[in-house]
Amino acid sequence: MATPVRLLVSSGEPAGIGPELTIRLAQQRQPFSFAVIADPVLLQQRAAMLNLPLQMHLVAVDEPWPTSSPGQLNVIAVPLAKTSAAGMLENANADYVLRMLTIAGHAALNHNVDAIVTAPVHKGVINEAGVAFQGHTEFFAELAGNVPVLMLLACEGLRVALLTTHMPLRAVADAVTPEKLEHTLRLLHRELQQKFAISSPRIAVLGLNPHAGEGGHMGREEIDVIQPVVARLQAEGMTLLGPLSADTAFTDDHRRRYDAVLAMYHDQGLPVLKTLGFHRSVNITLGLPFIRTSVDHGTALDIAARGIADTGSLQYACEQAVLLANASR
Ligand SMILES: NC(=O)C1=CN([C@@H]2O[C@H](COP(=O)(O)OP(=O)(O)OC[C@H]3O[C@@H](n4cnc5c(N)ncnc54)[C@H](O)[C@@H]3O)[C@@H](O)[C@H]2O)C=CC1
Ligand SMILES: NCC(=O)COP(=O)(O)O
Repeated sequence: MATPVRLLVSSGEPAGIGPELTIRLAQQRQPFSFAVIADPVLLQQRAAMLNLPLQMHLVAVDEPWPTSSPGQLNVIAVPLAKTSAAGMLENANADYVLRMLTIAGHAALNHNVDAIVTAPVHKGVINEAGVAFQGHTEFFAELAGNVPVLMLLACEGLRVALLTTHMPLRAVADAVTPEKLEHTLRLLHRELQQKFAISSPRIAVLGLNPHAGEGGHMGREEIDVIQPVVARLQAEGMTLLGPLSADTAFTDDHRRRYDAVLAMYHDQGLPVLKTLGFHRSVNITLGLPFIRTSVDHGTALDIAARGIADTGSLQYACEQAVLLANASR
């Protein structure tokens, strides 16, 4: 029998729903081996609040982990700086979150695990604590040696990649450059072939402006940047559609025509994906030298430790990490 895939799960912002989602992941027998990075005291407190059984085994990243039964959890212990109350952000714990991500990233780079899965972090509190932080995507890209990466979110029937990620809307138009677009399309094309076994990927490229610029009357990025890059790569043999008007690019009919869509910015693509598949979607960082998946939601401070957080996306992120890991074996 093949060895089960080994996943390392970071529990994310301690005041959010990440810790309880990892505890709930451990309530069922899973078809993969996993350990969670967290403060064990925090996990014990949240398990008690939710009335869930929890027996922890403290383990190390570079050693074998015991097989867990439901209610048992392998834990890589990292201490909080300050006790965390559910729903209450604490600047002092920003370093705890970053240490968990650093441990996860190094474990993946050192091949101690097959993949890493991240529960949500709060970008704002890390910045409030004085550390410039855009997101996991950018953090792991830097940790891996400043490699170019691409954020892709996927649910049944839709894959959305983002040309730009965590930046103010005001800066987006300037970031849509021919170099960035060409590089991103090549990366997406390659990763769809290699990670998703799609031999000739069909990629839809969205316009930036309403109606894809309306022939230049509502913005010129489509004419000056997007169309020339699309034409150049089409001439090389890539199957690219677009630039498409974003307002109709996600209709059922359109979605049947492509394997992935490249949105120009975060809120052009993600609201559609979350409407179609919230709690059943995964976030995958393409371009990294290791597999990293994540949930489709944030820290949900408003419902932390109330026992109502949906575990679907964390479960799906783990399952997708297993698929990607098996495909790369
Ligand atoms: N992968 C990550 O680390 C991500 C982190 N974030 C961060 O999360 C923080 C909060 O972001 P928001 O925009 O408020 O989004 P959010 O996803 O945390 O919350 C939006 C709404 O969805 C609900 N919700 C979220 N996850 C849920 C779940 N599993 N079950 C049931 N309801 C759920 C929340 O209760 C809230 O009403 C921000 O700092 C953001 O940067 C956001 C997205 C991804
Ligand atoms: N909305 C997706 C998101 O913010 C996830 O970002 P990251 O932390 O995975 O880079």
